[in-house]
Amino acid sequence: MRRGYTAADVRAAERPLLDRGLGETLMARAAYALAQVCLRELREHAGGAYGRRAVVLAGPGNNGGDARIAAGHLARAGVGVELVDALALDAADAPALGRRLADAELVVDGVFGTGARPGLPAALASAVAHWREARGQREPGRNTPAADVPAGHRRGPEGTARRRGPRPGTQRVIAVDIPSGVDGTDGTTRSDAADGLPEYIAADVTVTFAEEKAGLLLPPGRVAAGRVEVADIGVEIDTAPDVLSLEPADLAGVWPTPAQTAHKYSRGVLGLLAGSAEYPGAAILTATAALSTGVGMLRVLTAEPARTAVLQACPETVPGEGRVQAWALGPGAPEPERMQAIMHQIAADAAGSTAQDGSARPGSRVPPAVLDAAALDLLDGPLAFPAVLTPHAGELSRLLGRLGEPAAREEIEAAPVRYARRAAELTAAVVLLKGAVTLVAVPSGPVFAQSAGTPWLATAGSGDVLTGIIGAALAAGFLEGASHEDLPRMAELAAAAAEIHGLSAWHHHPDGGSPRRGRELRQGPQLGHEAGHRRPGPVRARDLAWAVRDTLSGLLGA
Ligand SMILES: NC(=O)C1=CN([C@@H]2O[C@H](COP(=O)(O)OP(=O)(O)OC[C@H]3O[C@@H](n4cnc5c(N)ncnc54)[C@H](OP(=O)(O)O)[C@@H]3O)[C@@H](O)[C@H]2O)[C@@H](O)CC1
Ligand SMILES: Nc1ncnc2c1ncn2[C@@H]1O[C@H](COP(=O)(O)OP(=O)(O)O)[C@@H](O)[C@H]1O
Ligand SMILES: [K+]
Repeated sequence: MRRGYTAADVRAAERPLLDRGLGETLMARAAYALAQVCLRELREHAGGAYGRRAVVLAGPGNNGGDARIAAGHLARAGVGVELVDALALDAADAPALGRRLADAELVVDGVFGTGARPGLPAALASAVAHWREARGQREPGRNTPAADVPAGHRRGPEGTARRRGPRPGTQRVIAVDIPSGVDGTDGTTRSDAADGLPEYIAADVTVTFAEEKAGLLLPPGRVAAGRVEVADIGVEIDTAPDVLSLEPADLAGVWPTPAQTAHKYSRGVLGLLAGSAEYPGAAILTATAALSTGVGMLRVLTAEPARTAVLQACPETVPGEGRVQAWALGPGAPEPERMQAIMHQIAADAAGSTAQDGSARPGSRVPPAVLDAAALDLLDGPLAFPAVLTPHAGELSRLLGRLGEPAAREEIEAAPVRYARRAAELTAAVVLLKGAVTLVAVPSGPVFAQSAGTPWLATAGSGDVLTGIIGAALAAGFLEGASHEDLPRMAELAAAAAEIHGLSAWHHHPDGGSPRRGRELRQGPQLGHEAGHRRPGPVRARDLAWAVRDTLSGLLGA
């Protein structure tokens, strides 16, 4: 499990040490750990440290302090270091700095840390844009004009100012504590950039101190950070984390598995209302995914002709009504009246208002529901029963509008965690906001952020598969029903489902190759630049629904 803490919590944990005069000691530890990672990365990716070139971008605060001290360690190891005062940069110097950045084997980003406002100053952003462009254009071994290397800018041994740039793919960008431009607490960056300039410095590796900052787990900070390494500098944080990320190795401990003596009813029955005459495929995908997830029984309430289509594709399904332990409603535009009726019934059962004699009964535990797609369009206030909502940003935009707090899709994409949290408060439900990083928020408590997926998952029908996995998990996880007190556990299951969904895209290859299993699967893919080299290829939602079974078998050691 990865745990991310707010910048305020990290600062509060550092405070007593700073009050004891240990600020310099902490910075020295941070800088030493940073330098060790830089040297290791140079050895692994540039064939060594001596004689390699580094540009160290240092800002005005303690983040810059860490970088400056680390620059000294690198120089002593024989790295040719150019230390750049990142805020003293003149706009006219941006193109030349951009080329020098492109020519370095190592770039250390110590501009801003957790004390910063998101975004980059214009001159620096311009240099980063030139750097990106030069990096993209570089051919192997292309000479860099000597004029690009200003005299007197380099420290370190004589002769380290070699004029060849690094081989493509060998440059390493190391962020100090957090990629500059990214907010440490919510992972956002400046969203008003009309100039099209980069808003942050994307890293291959982020060396973060004490604990992970929440912004490293949240989009877009999570993508900007690359691989995160935590350096222990002797600061203990005893507050609760703000953001959690389940890792593949955590899933076996979280996922409900059948008891030795289980029978199909005691394993959990899922009631599915999905699909319509226009969209029968959505019902097939959701049903297939729920069955691949190992549901005890799947009851399909869908009307003809989609019902027959589901039965033909999934002969295990049982048509018609009956007792269920969880509901999955909404994919493929099923009849709104039917969805409303089911939701009203669950709400009435939850309120305990259905006693035969009309007397009030205390609230009851009821089957929890996952509400997707068309079911989301029926919501306009707090839910009276425990539910997981699974909007993408467009659906969340519509939902927030109906809840009286309109937000455009772009606003949600720029600050997804804020809107996911707000929607959870307004609906009294778990809100799973789909995207490259999927967020799972509860009305109060930590947010889960999961990113096992690949951009290939963004294909029609992929969300229907996720609904099926979540539905099956709720059925197995809440055999005795659920109440609003169970929302945190429902969120954990939804986050686990998102991780399983993402992992399933990785191991299903178009050549029908064998699925990734065991240890490799449990380690999971890495999001960030490195992941870009090992994308799994196109995903079909139908294959994804099938692959879930292999993913779970691998994870649970079956
Ligand atoms: N505390 C500890 O014990 C330890 C902390 N450590 C390290 O300290 C880091 C936090 O350091 P920090 O608090 O000094 O803040 P930091 O992120 O360097 O930046 C603040 C400066 O940037 C400026 N500025 C901000 N945004 C800006 C913008 N958009 N555009 C332009 N300027 C902007 C801002 O100016 P101002 O807002 O005052 O105008 C201020 O001068 C932390 O991430 C870790 O690396 C380690 O050494 C271990 C021990
Ligand atoms: N860039 C991306 N990287 C990884 N996963 C993604 C990306 N974009 C979308 N996804 C995932 O793909 C799925 C798409 O779901 P959704 O938009 O509901 O599709 P549909 O409704 O067509 O089934 C979600 O699980 C989402 O998290
Ligand atoms: K930084």
